[in-house]
Amino acid sequence: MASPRRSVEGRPLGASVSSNTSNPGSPAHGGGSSSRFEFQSLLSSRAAGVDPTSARLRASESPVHRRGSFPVAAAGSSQASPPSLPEEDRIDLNPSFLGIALRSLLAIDLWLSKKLGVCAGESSSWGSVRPLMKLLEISGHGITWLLGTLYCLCRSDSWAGREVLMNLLFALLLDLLVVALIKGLVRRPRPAHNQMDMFVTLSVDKYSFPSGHATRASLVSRFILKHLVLAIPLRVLVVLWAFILGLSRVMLGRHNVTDVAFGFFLGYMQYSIVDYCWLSPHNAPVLFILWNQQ
Ligand SMILES: CC(C)=CCC/C(C)=C/CC/C(C)=C/CC/C(C)=C/COP(=O)(O)O
Repeated sequence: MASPRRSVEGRPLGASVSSNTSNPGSPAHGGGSSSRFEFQSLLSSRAAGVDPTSARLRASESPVHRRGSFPVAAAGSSQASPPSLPEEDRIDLNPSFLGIALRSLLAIDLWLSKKLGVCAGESSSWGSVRPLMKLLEISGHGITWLLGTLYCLCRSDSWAGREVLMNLLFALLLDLLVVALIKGLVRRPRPAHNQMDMFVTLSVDKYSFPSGHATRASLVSRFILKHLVLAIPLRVLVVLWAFILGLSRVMLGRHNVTDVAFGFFLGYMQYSIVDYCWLSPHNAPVLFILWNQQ
């Protein structure tokens, strides 16, 4: 009979993450595909072809006992000796400080994200503000920004304006590419309480790390603050928009807090790349000549 996965202490794995046992597929529970992040070391055991359950259970054996059994085998005993543990298991049984810190951070992340997901559904505690959050979602959507930038580029009648908008377009496309690459590599599932009812998505958008809206919000707001001359209240509004957009991703249940925090960081760094590679009629004349012929 199948038994639940157990830790060395005998507690079901993931029990310390959340007391919610009603949803075994939820990330907070640590079950299903959502457990990918929480139990990366278990996955490394699997990758080595070792059953993680048995690897955990072997941990309850005394290391002295295990060490003692190997010389017997080396001496040519006819008794079957236990197979030596692969390197991955040894790492798993002696988690580093970094490993513990990372698991704790992820447990806090899942707990906080679930608590903040107050607009995840119409029946959630803040379900009535869900339409407003979805409006915010559209304000930070890739399509909105791409079409808006293209429109302004078509309407712009100055070289300086075209240069800024061309670079904004480049920044938005770079952001889409980088986020899609990272999402495809990390493949962190979206929170279990998310309803996948987003307006126009790419296939990688079934994954949540990092938040594309958060990267865009921080990239675009840094871009605007640098290249548009705005009065202080408007500058504050831009920063507020970025922050609330990020928060709304967690409130809608679309993301965990770490997806958004990393998204903000990534967007901020992406702006530095755009600034470094700034396109101008001097370094990319073809681009500007081509656009002018449109
Ligand atoms: C119009 C031009 C010049 C190019 C089109 C390029 C292109 C492939 C655009 C796709 C835009 C798109 C559908 C983006 C998805 C945005 C989205 C839903 C991100 C998910 O955000 P998250 O915060 O939930 O991670």
